[in-house]
Amino acid sequence: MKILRAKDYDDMSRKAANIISAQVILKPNCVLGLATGSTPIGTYHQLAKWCDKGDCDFSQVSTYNLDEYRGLSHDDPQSYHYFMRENFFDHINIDQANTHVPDGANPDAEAACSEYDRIVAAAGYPDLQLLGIGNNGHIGFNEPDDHFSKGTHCVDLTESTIKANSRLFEREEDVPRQAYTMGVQTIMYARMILVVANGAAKAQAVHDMCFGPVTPSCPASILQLHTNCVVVADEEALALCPAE
Ligand SMILES: O=P(O)(O)OC[C@H]1O[C@](O)(CO)[C@@H](O)[C@@H]1O
Repeated sequence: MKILRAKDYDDMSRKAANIISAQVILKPNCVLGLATGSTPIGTYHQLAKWCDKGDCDFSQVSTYNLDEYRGLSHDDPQSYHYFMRENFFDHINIDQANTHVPDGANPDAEAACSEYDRIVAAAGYPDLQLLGIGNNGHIGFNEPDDHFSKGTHCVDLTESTIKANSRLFEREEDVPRQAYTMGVQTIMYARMILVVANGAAKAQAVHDMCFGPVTPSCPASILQLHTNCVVVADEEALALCPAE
């Protein structure tokens, strides 16, 4: 695991965008695994700026998002479909047909999840997977558990995740209680993993991800076993980690 220390959120976002941009330059038809949440928004905006200037070309790129709330339509402003269009896809020269997010609008969880596994596998898995990390160490929506998950599946969100994500909803009751998420095994198939984290609320999770025991009670800790994982985090998120 390589840890890159960023001064602040903007620095973290630029460093992460540089790494993604290098991937796209080196392999113009690469497969990117993408994440939602507040953390990667600055990274997406930076990439969109470079794309606008002609410095980063997404025309041959395809993307696969990690997760989606179950029960929200693709046009629901709280859905991750909407989030991705709003924060990234509508601002870059990607072919929208090449963007993929689990189908939370499909109430048949088994069908929605197995179809998503099928298309991610058919794409050959991401060359680079971007990840945020939850305050409780979740990746995608893989919550702390007694085992590591495999493929895409339906999860019950924990109270802590519902609370953390309620900031984006009018009322806490509005936060969907379930989501479809890529499994930990699928995430580990990515050839490179890039984790972004900022803020003091992430400090414990970032410490446990990088230095704690590898355990499903902190799903992100499995990333210690990945051969090409880079963590870009700001000073606050790294506050509990050893200096070097
Ligand atoms: O970046 P945020 O908003 O702190 O979210 C962290 C993680 O939580 C999720 O939004 C899910 O709760 C993930 O998609 C994300 O990686």
